[in-house]
This record gives sequence, C-alpha cells and structure tokens, in this order.
Amino acid sequence: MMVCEYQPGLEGIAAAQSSISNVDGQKGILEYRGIRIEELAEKSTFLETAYLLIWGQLPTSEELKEFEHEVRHHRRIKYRIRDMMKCFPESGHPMDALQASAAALGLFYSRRDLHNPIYIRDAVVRLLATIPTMVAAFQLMRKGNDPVRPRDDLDYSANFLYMLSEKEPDPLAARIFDVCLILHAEHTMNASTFSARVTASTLTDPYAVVASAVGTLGGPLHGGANEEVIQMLEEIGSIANVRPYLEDCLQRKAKIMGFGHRVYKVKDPRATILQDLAQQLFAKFGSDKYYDIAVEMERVVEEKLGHKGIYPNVDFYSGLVYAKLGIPTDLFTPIFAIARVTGWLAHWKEQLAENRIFRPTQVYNGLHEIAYTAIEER
Ligand SMILES: CC(=O)SCCNC(=O)CCNC(=O)[C@H](O)C(C)(C)COP(=O)(O)OP(=O)(O)OC[C@H]1O[C@@H](n2cnc3c(N)ncnc32)[C@H](O)[C@@H]1OP(=O)(O)O
Ligand SMILES: O=C([O-])CC(=O)C(=O)O
Repeated sequence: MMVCEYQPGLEGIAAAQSSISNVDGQKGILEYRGIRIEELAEKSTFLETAYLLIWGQLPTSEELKEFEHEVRHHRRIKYRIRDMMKCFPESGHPMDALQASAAALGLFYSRRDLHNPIYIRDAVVRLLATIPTMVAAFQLMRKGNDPVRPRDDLDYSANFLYMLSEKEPDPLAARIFDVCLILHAEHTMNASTFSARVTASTLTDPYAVVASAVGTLGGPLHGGANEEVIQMLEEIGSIANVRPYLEDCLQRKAKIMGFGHRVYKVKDPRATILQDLAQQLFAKFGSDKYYDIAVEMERVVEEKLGHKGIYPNVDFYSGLVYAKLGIPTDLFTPIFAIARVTGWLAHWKEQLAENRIFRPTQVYNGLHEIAYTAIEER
C-alpha cells in the first residue's frame, strides 16, 4: 500500500478516476464528457445535458424524447411526502427540508437492486423529476399555501418556475433558468460530489447518496455561498462602499463570498456565462443596482487578490440571475441542488461500476496508554 502524507482538505489528492467532467483551473476550462460548457450553455437543454452526464453520451432525438417523457411523468410527489413536509417548521431552511425529503424517498423505494439497470434508471428519473417539485412544494407550504401541481405541458425549467408562482414563465426567463441548471449540473470532485461518492461506496441507496450530498452542498464554503453573496451585496449597498467593505474583510482575514476556488486560479467560466445571462435579463426586465456593485467588487477584488488567483466563482453572479427571476434568496442553494443531482447521480453510477469502499487513513496525533480517571477524581 502506498502511504501518502496528510493533506488538509485532500488538496491535490485524486479520490477517483472519472470521465464525467474536467476542469483546467489555469485556463478556465470546464468540459462535460469532453464538451465545453460554453457550447452546452448555448446549444443544449438541462435534460439533454443530464442525459449526457449520466449516460455518457448525447442522446439521439428518440432517446431524448423518451427520457424527457419519463421525467415529465414522474414529477408528482407522494401525498405522504407532502404531508411530512407540511410538518416541517416554516422558518427552517429549504436545504434542510430538501435533504429530509430526498432521504424520505428511500422509505418508499427501499428495494436496493444496484445491479439492475431498470432500478438505476428509475432512481435517476425519480430524483431528477421530484426534487424540483419538493423544492417548490416546501416554498409554498411554508407560506401557508397548497403546493402547485406540476404541469405536464411545460418543460423541466418552465414547470419549476410555474410551480413556484403558479404563473407560466416568460420564455426568455425559462430558457435562462435552464442554462443556469446546465452550468450547475456537474463539477468534478467538489465537496458534495465527494460526499455522494463516499456514501455510494457503501452500496446504500441513491436517495441516501443524494441526501448526504445535499447536506454537504448547503455550507457557505460550497453551494451555500450563492445566498451569502446577495446578502453581502445588500449589506454593501452602494458602489462607494465596495472598497471600504473589501478592505475591512481583508484586514479581518474574512473570506469574500463568491470568490476563490480550489481549482480555478482565473475567473470561473460559469461566472462569465452567468454574468452574460444577468445582462440578458436586465435588457428585458430592467437593471439591478446590485449588479453594478458586483461588477465593482470584481474589479477591486482582482486589484487586491488577483495575484493569489482569487476571482469570481459560479456562486458570485448566479444569485443576481435568480433574484431577477423573482426567486427568493434562500432557494438559491436548493436550485443548485436541483441541477447538481445530475452530477451526483453520474458519479453514483460511475462509483458503482468500479466500487471500492472509501476508507482513508488518518494521522493519529492523540495520546496513548492513558489510565482511566475515576469520575470523582477529575
Ligand atoms: C460551488 C462552489 O463551491 S464555489 C466556492 C464557493 N465558496 C465561496 O465562494 C466561499 C469563499 N471562498 C472560499 O472560502 C475559498 O476560496 C474556497 C473554499 C472556495 C476554496 O478554498 P481553498 O482552496 O481551501 O483555499 P484557501 O481557503 O486555503 O485559500 C487560499 C488563500 O486564498 C485566500 N482566499 C481564498 N478565498 C478567498 C476569499 N473568498 N476571500 C478572501 N481570501 C480568499 C485565503 O485567505 C488564503 O490566503 P493565504 O494563503 O494568504 O492564507
Ligand atoms: O469544484 C468545486 O470545488 C466547487 C464548485 O465549483 C462546484 O461544485 O461547482
């Protein structure tokens, strides 16, 4: 056995062999199954990209039609899941609601038949189809309203936006939302995907795999940063306040949300695309003062931290797009999860194909041979 030195955060350690996606962090390149993210964002749809990531190649038109049909017809959630969600505290975070609801699916589909392609396909379809419905249902129920039934005549993204507002979305808004899902679908061995693979490696069910990954995605150093970015822009409040705010952060050694990345040392290519999507929305629906603050932040952060390779990541501009689409701030990370379930499922399948349980080692730095002290002597 090769013994490696301890590496905090496992930086630079390969945890798997994977053919799902690839990042070149120096050049700012992201590819899904070899296809550049820019090309997918321009030409693909979220479900087509999901098919590509999970099944390994672009679908034929027949395969895509069938996949879309299956997902469309599995969107409804069981009334018992809805009733369970009704009991969640309305002040609870939607990511916690989503984690609990994804795990609860495992109660209904407990048969674990990991060698059966039909079981795998069913789980993929069910998770892709029901996660948006669960996110929208919790959003309405926490406001005291009944969930909106999914509409079979609407495509994946339009239906999600419809379930949030009971209004058919503007076609540009729906397309931009779909592109956001493409951009967030997969990203190599990030923390939540690693979590998914570790969970998968125990041969548990896919609902537990997704629930563990949702829990990992929610933290502010990972997907949860998109929510914090909007709060930060609100706190900054004006372009004039950007420099003093950032100087104060740097002096306190506080992390600036939406900046920095373990792999990218240049601007995240997804941030560039999201910035462009935000501008498209502003051109149609009016501008947003927080966008100008964000652009000034990017400029000042580059001036101060560019030498360390700290640039906007995917979480920096996504919130501005979602806010313009009328989406509440605490749904930003659940929306990230709606997209990323694709990557988690692709990694689940890949892990199962060549599984070995994850069981790393540790460097023990505690004591040895300590005598037990009786409680009254402590
Ligand atoms: C979908 C995603 O998960 S994208 C990432 C979303 N997360 C965020 O936006 C939170 C803010 N960013 C960060 O906390 C980090 O950049 C992470 C977590 C993304 C990456 O972390 P790591 O690779 O472990 O980098 P680490 O935290 O060691 O930082 C390296 C150096 O850059 C600095 N740095 C990194 N990110 C930032 C930041 N956002 N603001 C200020 N300084 C930063 C660190 O202070 C450190 O400086 P030092 O070497 O002088 O001590
Ligand atoms: O790769 C990472 O560490 C984080 C990230 O950008 C993502 O998960 O999309």
